Amino acid sequence: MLRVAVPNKGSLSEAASSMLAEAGYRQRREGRELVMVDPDNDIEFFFLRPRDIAVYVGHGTLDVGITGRDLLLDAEVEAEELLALGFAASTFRFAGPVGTFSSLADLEGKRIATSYDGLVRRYLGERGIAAAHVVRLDGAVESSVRLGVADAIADVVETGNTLKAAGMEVFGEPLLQSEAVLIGRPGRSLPAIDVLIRRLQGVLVARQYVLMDYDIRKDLVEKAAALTPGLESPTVSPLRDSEWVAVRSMVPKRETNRIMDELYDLGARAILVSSIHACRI
Ligand SMILES: Nc1ncnc2c1ncn2[C@@H]1O[C@H](COP(=O)(O)OP(=O)(O)OP(=O)(O)O)[C@@H](O)[C@H]1O
Ligand SMILES: O=P(O)(O)OC[C@H]1O[C@H](OP(=O)(O)OP(=O)(O)O)[C@H](O)[C@@H]1O
Ligand SMILES: [Mg+2]
Repeated sequence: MLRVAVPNKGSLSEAASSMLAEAGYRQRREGRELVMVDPDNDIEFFFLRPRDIAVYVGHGTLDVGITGRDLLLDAEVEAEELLALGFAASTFRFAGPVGTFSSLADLEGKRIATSYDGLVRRYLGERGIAAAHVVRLDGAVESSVRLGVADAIADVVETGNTLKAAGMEVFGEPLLQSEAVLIGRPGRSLPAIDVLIRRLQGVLVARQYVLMDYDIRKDLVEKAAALTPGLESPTVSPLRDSEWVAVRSMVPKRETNRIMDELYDLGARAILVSSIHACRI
């Protein structure tokens, strides 16, 4: 039975469970269970803190898990990213009181509060900032400067609202771009892991693409196909009117309206868009 770790609380929890449910796996309902068996898929789900998930997977106790890329890197364990899952996107950044810091070098000799001390120490070490002092806190690190335990912070930034409310601003380059990821042990391959990855990839594609159908005059089909190249090649079917053909193609969801406008201008008609419920690419 494949053993899979799923976030039990926090920013990743709901989105991770709904992605697994969309991929056809059974997920807990009221959110209290610690373990849940999905007998149809021969999988056991363990609901754990996202920070601990890298530890369990790195240890080999659990086969794969969903966590944040930032948490994986912070944990410094023997686990690697198998698939980026496209939700819980954030950046990880240094920040300080408005007007006090402008570059990484300004951190020399300063105290930096963070919940991600492994990640921050390594980042500073690799860039030769040797005299900074990392203060490990559990959360709400934005308050640490005002309360006098640090001079700057390193934290997850999503909208930037928390920083703004604390009178802080980011400086330097982002340490990393994070999102939810599926992680596993390096070199460990199991057929059930491949199935899980394919199913999750199917959900990603179904979320990111739509199906577009349209009719176009035969002589314009090459130009139209250039606008809708699809993943491999668009399907072109004959119509009863031999001057026209029907085209079907997958199109990135966020470009739907731009492509429809351009197709219409080209002469395409009866442009229909439908969502993809599930797929295997
Ligand atoms: N606005 C956000 N705040 C915190 N974490 C976020 C946010 N957006 C995405 N994430 C990601 O969620 C993961 C952190 O989840 P975790 O459950 O540990 O913390 P949390 O959502 O802050 O919950 P808690 O309330 O327990 O601190 C990280 O990978 C982080 O990048
Ligand atoms: O850029 P924003 O959209 O404001 O989001 C980022 C903030 O959200 C998280 O805090 P959380 O609410 O999880 O509290 P915590 O710091 O105690 O974990 C994170 O640690 C930042 O503080
Ligand atoms: Mg938090």
